[in-house]
Amino acid sequence: EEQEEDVLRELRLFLRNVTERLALDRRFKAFTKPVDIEEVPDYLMVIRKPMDLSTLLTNIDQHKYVTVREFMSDTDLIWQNALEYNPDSDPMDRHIRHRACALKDTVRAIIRDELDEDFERVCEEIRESR
Ligand SMILES: COC(=O)N1C[C@@H]2C[C@@H]3O[C@]2(Cc2nccnc23)C1
Repeated sequence: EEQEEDVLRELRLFLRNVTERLALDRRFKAFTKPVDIEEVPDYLMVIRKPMDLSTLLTNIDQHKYVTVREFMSDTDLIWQNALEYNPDSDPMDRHIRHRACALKDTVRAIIRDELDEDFERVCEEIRESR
């Protein structure tokens, strides 16, 4: 009903704010857009579910996320994909893995500090009711 749409509107505002803050962080530049398949032709053979910050914003606007848990499944894809595709000891791989781990830690810290558990519980109830 209307109150549920108010809750989901507030969820989208929160998720957009988090995503935009991540996209402004220079450490996360490599995660802001999809990996360029013309530059990296084997990427989709290795990574089955690509994800990036611009796609998160599109998903938010298309009402893909009804809970923060669903949003975090996609933010987890971003850093997990980077660890998987860039496993080597060379400096570039180490660089992007360090940034992937920073992205993981930053998202978890924001959610821990800024998401009210009662709000997420209401979102989960809406998800289960649909
Ligand atoms: C999230 O970003 C990534 O996982 N990657 C992996 C790719 C390999 C390397 O860095 C990326 C883009 C790129 N383009 C041209 C040549 N080499 C590269 C970004």
